[in-house]
Amino acid sequence: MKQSLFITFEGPEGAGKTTVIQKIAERLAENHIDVLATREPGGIEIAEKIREIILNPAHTAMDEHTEALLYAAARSQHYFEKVRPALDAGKIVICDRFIDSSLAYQGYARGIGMEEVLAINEFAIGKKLPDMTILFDLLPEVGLARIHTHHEREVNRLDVENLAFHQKVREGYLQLVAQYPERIHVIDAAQSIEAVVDSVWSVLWERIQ
Ligand SMILES: Nc1ncnc2c1ncn2[C@@H]1O[C@H](COP(=O)(O)OP(=O)(O)OP(=O)(O)O)[C@@H](O)[C@H]1O
Ligand SMILES: Cc1cn([C@H]2C[C@H](O)[C@@H](COP(=O)(O)O)O2)c(=O)[nH]c1=O
Repeated sequence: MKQSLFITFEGPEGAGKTTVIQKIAERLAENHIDVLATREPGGIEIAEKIREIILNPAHTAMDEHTEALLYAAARSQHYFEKVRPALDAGKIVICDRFIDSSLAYQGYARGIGMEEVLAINEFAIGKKLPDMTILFDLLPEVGLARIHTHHEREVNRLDVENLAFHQKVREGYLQLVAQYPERIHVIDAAQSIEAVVDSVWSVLWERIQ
């Protein structure tokens, strides 16, 4: 039987998650490992539509509870439509963001409360946490500078929050590391892309073998 594994990548804006996931997925495939790379919010049609609503910079009136509920709704559909079936088929699933994003951004940085956000996510997907989480740790100003310098993706409604908000996101993530030390592995995302890929690979490969 193939070994399924649910791995999530977390971190602030511009930390390098998308870039590194692509390279890690290629390395896994080269090693004949059945891998599915996906993202949140999104990954399937319904969740991509919810993503457009949440991240549209014109939606300045969005209440933080609405925001938290929309992320949870997108997560529920994506998890049951795409992630769970791939895990049941024995694949390794790598997801760009998952529940820890909601806990850090909505629970901690928006101030709704991590317990409250956990509760709505348990309603959405049950008590499901990833098998392993890689946290790309980086000063928010460095990540924000990266996304403003390179223009491959549009700046979204969360990107334009002030620096204090992004600093709180980082604090929220670091609280989660203290809470889940077995699950969350911290990687220094200020290194070169190649060094980050190697660091992630060594943590991941140890777990897979
Ligand atoms: N280690 C790195 N050093 C310098 N630049 C990097 C590094 N990693 C990624 N970048 C660049 O920073 C930008 C953002 O990277 P990427 O989209 O992978 O980050 P991300 O974590 O997925 O961001 P977001 O969550 O905000 O979408 C890209 O232009 C990418 O080439
Ligand atoms: C899943 C999730 C995401 N967010 C935020 C984090 C980012 O600002 C955007 C997603 O953009 P990316 O370019 O795909 O990283 O959404 C959040 O606040 N809460 C969540 O649960």
